[in-house]
Amino acid sequence: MKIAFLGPHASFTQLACSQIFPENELIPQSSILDCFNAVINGEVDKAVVPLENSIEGTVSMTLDYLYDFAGIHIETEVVMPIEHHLMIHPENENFKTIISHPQALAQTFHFRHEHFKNRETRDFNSTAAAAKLVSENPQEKWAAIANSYAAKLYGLKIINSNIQDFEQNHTKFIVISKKDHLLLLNIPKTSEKTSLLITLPEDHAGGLHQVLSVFAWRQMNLSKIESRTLKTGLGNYFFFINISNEWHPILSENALEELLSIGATVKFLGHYNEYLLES
Ligand SMILES: O=C(O)C(=O)C[C@]1(C(=O)O)C=C[C@@H](O)C=C1
Repeated sequence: MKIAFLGPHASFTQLACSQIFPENELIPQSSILDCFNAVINGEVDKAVVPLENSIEGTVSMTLDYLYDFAGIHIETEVVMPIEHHLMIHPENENFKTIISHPQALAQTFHFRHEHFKNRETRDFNSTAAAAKLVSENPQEKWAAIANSYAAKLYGLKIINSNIQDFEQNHTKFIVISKKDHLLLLNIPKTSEKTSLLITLPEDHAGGLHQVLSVFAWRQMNLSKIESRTLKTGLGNYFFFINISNEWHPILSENALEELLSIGATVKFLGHYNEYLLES
């Protein structure tokens, strides 16, 4: 089986991916979009992408592509602790620019503001891609924010450790594929959930209330609801909803039917387990 992940090697996504799929062929991609495309085009069987961080919130690109790509399902979700370090090329200790993935830069904002306020920052495709870039360009005055495995793999020197702004820093990653398949890992699950993407019926007072009541009176427990712009004009949104109950086929089928009958559109992303991984 071939598994795509947001690479290159030593990205956080790879650390999660290699714990989920220790025996499979892991194929690095340079963006989250490439991970989705690799699944849709059949180049790989599944892909692992980040979905949400406990400090910075949702990875918007992943949410957008879950909506945009027809036929994508979530097979499982894993949560992994995230520790960021500031690293430089050992032969060039001066740095003017800090490079990393936007999520990592955001998760370390207060650290950077306190210690390196005047250094400019540059967004890059992943933390590991930033570390690789610094390692390949010793002549540049660059530092990267990435994990300790990236520092080791790309020969960089860590100058500040554990620079995330909050001690508790976790990122959720999902396994996506074209199959509505439940992927079970060999460790105890932490929870079970169902994910849906919903657009409301035509704009009218109480539209969202009507949709939420479909779940409320069936005692389906919503653990997350997030709105995201549809990009068709200001004020137009889709909703990402997680239901935390166990899966009751009849109750759930009825709920989906009722949502359709009130004019909502519903995309079922999957019913799956959540697991906690090591860092
Ligand atoms: O840049 C990486 O190493 C990634 O795997 C991406 C990513 C993310 O998009 O959230 C994953 C975990 C951390 O939250 C920071 C960056």
